[in-house]
Amino acid sequence: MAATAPFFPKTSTASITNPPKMTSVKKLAESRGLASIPPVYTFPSNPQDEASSESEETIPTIDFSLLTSSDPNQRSKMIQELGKACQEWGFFMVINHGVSEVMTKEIIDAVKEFFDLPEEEKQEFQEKHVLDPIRYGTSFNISVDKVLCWRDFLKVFVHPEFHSLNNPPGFSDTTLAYSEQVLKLTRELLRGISASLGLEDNYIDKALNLEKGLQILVANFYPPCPQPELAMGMLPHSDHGLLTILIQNEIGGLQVQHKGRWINVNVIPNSFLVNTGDHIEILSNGKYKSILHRAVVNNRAPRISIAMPLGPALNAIVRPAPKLLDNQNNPPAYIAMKYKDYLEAQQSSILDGKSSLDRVKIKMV
Ligand SMILES: O=C(O)CCC(=O)C(=O)O
Ligand SMILES: [Fe+2]
Repeated sequence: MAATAPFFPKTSTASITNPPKMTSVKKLAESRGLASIPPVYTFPSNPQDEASSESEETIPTIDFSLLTSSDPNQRSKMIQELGKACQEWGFFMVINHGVSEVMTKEIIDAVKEFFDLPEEEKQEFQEKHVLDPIRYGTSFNISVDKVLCWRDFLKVFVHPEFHSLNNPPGFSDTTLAYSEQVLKLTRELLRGISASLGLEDNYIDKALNLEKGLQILVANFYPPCPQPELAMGMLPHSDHGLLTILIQNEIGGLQVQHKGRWINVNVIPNSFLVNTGDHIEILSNGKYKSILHRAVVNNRAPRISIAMPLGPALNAIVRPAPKLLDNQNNPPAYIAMKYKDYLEAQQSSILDGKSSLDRVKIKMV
């Protein structure tokens, strides 16, 4: 059987040299008397059509206190459940994670204060390259988006080097405290995932050099939208990293795809939502898939979500774990690639399902 490595295109520099000017959706939504959305935010077919409001299937829950329990039986039971959640869903809720409710509330408030700053103050971080450590913008990538998403964002690289903003006051301290706790939690979950794959507990941590892993604060702001049925907060996509940890204010809007259907996520209070990213799919050679998810908008209240993906170190080369491969029955299904190159290409492209991952898949001929 021969395998061909697909071509992974070089990033265009258009977004660096000549970025289009942005208008935040927050500003647009606050303009007086906005009764309908401009055509550039209107999707050709009703984007929310297929959502199923309730599912007879329940999203898995992982009890973090049991995963880290000193009782080996409890830990191995949770590792099994974690593996099952990764294989069947790619999405789960984490309870008893030890991060205080006060801290999650503080970070959501800090992010809200950032988006509430006057536009002139936020502009400093606008129109940046996708690998700049602090980036404020709207939609996903306005250099390439054909229809804009009803979403503003702030992305800050918080690890391995901690970057932050001086304004609003307290933003930096709150972000540092939260991201350190989430980093610990994510690395622990990845130990469990390594074990569930039959690898050493610290395999992922070591192979991908998570000591220098890239952790990003992705803050999303979705203002109320006068025609939510025509707009989209975030298009269906999978995340680039290994795992993403997500929290939100009291407003829902996240949907995940499960067995080909969109499922509204109803959050257990004080839990973290976790999804597997493209690099877990690559590392596990497709045993665990990255999950498609999207965000819908509403006409009632602003929604804030904070996603914190953790990926490999930027210069780490990711490939399927050799121990999981077998030339006859399980040959490598993805090419080896430097995380930085993957990230740059994914962030510079249109958000389109799992198209970035498809480009590193080996086509069997
Ligand atoms: O707002 C949400 O719930 C989803 C955010 C998300 O998928 C992302 O930031 O990658
Ligand atoms: Fe996402």
